Amino acid sequence: MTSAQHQLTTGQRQRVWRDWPDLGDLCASVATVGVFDGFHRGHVALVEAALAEGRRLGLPAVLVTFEPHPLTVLAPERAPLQLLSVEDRIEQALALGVDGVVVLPFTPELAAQPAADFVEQGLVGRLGLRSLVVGDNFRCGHGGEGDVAFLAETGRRLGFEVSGVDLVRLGERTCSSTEVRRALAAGDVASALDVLGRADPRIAAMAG
Ligand SMILES: Cc1cc2nc3c(=O)[nH]c(=O)nc-3n(C[C@H](O)[C@H](O)[C@H](O)COP(=O)(O)O)c2cc1C
Ligand SMILES: Nc1ncnc2c1ncn2[C@@H]1O[C@H](COP(=O)(O)OP(=O)(O)OP(=O)(O)O)[C@@H](O)[C@H]1O
Repeated sequence: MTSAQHQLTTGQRQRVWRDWPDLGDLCASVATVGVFDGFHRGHVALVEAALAEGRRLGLPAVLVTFEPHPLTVLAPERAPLQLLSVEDRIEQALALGVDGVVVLPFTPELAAQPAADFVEQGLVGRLGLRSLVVGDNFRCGHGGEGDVAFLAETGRRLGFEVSGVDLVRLGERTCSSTEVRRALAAGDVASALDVLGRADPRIAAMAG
């Protein structure tokens, strides 16, 4: 289903911002943050948790993502195989029912921003953050200083809740974009699609 079709079927207006929303666009929200490459089972569960939190609080649920992948800026030699384009990631998020997607250009300036500023100026200042839903391994901010404990402390100071969601596992494996890439590189399409949780022919075609 395309995002336009999704809007027609839900009758709701979903928005996509290509940078922080303007002041006043969003007064209050629930947010989830990350790259979401592949939109694997763990990502889907996380977005569903954010949607449930949005319903609980009666607030829009917004997915914040980055383009390009942070590593292409921070360590280009370690930049990973991209499983989904940003347009496909937006499409997946809208199809799951998020109210908005914020695509932040990942620049050296953003990479240098301390976690406290990213949260205070961005998430709180521009999104009116009331509740943040991330995986329990999430980190943001310069040097990755903004882990779940840091975010929870910041939330107590600035007035938002933080949920560090248990990571979805598949047997011994934790679902991750890295795990999908590892299976593809090993030529194990079935395993890659298992972690992904859906049959995506374009990703299957990336197998080595
Ligand atoms: C403001 C900001 C600054 C960041 N600075 C760094 C950094 O200096 N080094 C780093 O490895 N990652 C940095 N990151 C990337 C994060 O560690 C992380 O990859 C990103 O928030 C996406 O989350 P995810 O990898 O869980 O999807 C930064 C992220 C943000 C939002
Ligand atoms: N298995 C999982 N279950 C639930 N949430 C997850 C899972 N894996 C990642 N997340 C969360 O999804 C968001 C996006 O994470 P990210 O894009 O870094 O995923 P990833 O699969 O861990 O990627 P990579 O393997 O490239 O580091 C973050 O909030 C992260 O904590």
